[in-house]
Amino acid sequence: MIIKGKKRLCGQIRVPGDKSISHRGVMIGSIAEGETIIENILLSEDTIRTIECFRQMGVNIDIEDCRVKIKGVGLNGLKDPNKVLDCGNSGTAMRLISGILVGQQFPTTLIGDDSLNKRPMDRIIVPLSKMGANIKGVDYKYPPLKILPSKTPLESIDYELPVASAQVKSSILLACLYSNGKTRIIEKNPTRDHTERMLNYFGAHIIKEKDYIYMEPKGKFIAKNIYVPGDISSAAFLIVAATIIEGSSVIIKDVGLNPTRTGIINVINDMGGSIKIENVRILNNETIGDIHASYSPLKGIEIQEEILGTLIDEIPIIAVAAAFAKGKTIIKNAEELKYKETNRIKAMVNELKNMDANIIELPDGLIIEGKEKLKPATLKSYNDHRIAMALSIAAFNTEGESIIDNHECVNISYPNFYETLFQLEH
Ligand SMILES: O=C(O)C1=C[C@@H](OP(=O)(O)O)[C@@H](O)[C@H](O)C1
Ligand SMILES: C=C(OP(=O)(O)O)C(=O)O
Repeated sequence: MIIKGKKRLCGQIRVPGDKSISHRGVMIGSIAEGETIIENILLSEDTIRTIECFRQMGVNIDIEDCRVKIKGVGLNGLKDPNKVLDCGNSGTAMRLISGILVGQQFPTTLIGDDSLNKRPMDRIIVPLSKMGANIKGVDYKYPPLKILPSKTPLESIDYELPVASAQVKSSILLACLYSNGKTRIIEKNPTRDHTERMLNYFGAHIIKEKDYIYMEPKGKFIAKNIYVPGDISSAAFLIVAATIIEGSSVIIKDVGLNPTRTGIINVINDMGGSIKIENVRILNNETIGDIHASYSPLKGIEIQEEILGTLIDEIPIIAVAAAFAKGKTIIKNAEELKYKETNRIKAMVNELKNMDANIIELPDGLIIEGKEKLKPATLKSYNDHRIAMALSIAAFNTEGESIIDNHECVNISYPNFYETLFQLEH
């Protein structure tokens, strides 16, 4: 992909449906009783993997544009897929589906691509095994995962999350549907709570009190319709682009504003960015609204550990904002970035350095001293969608032509990213 800087971005757009909510809608709709219609679902490489996994287990899922109709089979209605389930590049698919599979009476194997095969699965193997599940990975840690039927029901657990991870929390909550009692999860720093919200919306009873999440199993779920808000993690690229490119002003309609996801808005505001939120309302237990971001000079800040879980996927694009801000931005305690589709700390350091940014790699984060200008360059995406999009925005704010390799990886979460970006150019 050739990116030619530097034009202002103006206009009103939508971003595709939220990836986390789309995955969960398919999973929970599949094990509910009755028909779930999901509107504005994200149809990207990751979410299509989840749809295909449930189709293979006998769930009838019809896709028409961005609307899917799921004939839920109930908690115990999934069928033996008789072949491996392929999660592709998606950590969310593998970790959350495992939570459902440990409660089934048939064996399954979950596989992934080269990137997913390097991502740690012991973080779900440990708690699910404590619940009595029979789940094994390569070297106790990596995909493929082999799951065998275990004694039913599973045991409820009391578990403190060793890492801030919504995927681990969600995997345990989904397994809890197949357990015998009240599970308590201790979560010290908040992470996205879409699973809790959606399970409650479908009739479960999950309570959050301070750092504790309590859940009891539920006999059955009744299907519900869902409208998926726009993905704030996709909107983040355009928010930062509008903020750093002089003369820009972009309105993004109907974006998910769940408070466990809005860390990016707080950070850009704290950096001095101009972001207005309008038209806020609640839809199927999730907050949704419009975001208006305009050009405003930014200053560096220190990002606190407590909020990292609310912006974990936005750190690559925050690094880009910081590279153009006045002063120093410090991000620490973000080791989790090493276990995503690629090591996102290293990837951003290497490529922003290539553009002449002042950036230092820490074992668990980054220090960036902003500059007025960066230079165009030939950049590596590491086949990671968030890195490709973050670097594309950095390149957009330079004078000249940059090249991003393997830009097609944006199809993992935001298939029409480049069309939208070019549509906003003025
Ligand atoms: O639960 C989810 O939908 C997600 C949780 C996060 O992962 P972790 O739970 O590994 O932090 C995030 O990085 C990922 O893009 C989506
Ligand atoms: C880390 C991500 O997704 P996943 O963990 O589902 O692969 C992401 O979308 O940035």
